[in-house]
Amino acid sequence: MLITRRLEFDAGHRIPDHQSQCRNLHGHRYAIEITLSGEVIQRDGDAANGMVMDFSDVKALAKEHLVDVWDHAFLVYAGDTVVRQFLESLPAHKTVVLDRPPTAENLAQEAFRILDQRYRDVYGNHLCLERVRLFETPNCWADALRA
Ligand SMILES: Nc1nc2c(c(=O)[nH]1)N=C([C@H](O)[C@H](O)COP(=O)(O)OP(=O)(O)OP(=O)(O)O)CN2
Ligand SMILES: [Zn+2]
Repeated sequence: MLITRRLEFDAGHRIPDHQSQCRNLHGHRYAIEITLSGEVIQRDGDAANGMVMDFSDVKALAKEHLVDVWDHAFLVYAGDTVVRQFLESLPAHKTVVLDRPPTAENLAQEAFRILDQRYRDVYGNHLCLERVRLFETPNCWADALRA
């Protein structure tokens, strides 16, 4: 069985090597869809009975470890020295430094890496992160899949 939870957040970025608009500092209303696989828990009296994982628990983990970290942050490539130094000059600015340019592809991969460690099979139902879909705009997204 597959279940998916969607969350949204706002963040700024730029793609420094891009030859068009995306090299400018700008922001997106990102959306992330987290897809988990697992067996449906069959345990009468358990709060998770009939579920792969409670959607609210999926959300809570994603918020704690990813969404609240990236929300209203500027996502900057470590190699984008001029912007990184500018951001560092702003007192208490919320900045997330990434080891790759913040494209939808790289953000999806990074989100997968972060979240994969967080969805643990506590019910013995083989819970597993299968896919992170990261929407940069409603029309553009990238999928990071379990290899
Ligand atoms: N493969 C990728 N291509 C592009 C990425 C990316 O992450 N991966 N990112 C960008 C830009 O960041 C940009 O913000 C998206 O721009 P655009 O293609 O213009 O998307 P819009 O939805 O704003 O386009 P419309 O003109 O509204 O259709 C570029 N490419
Ligand atoms: Zn963009």
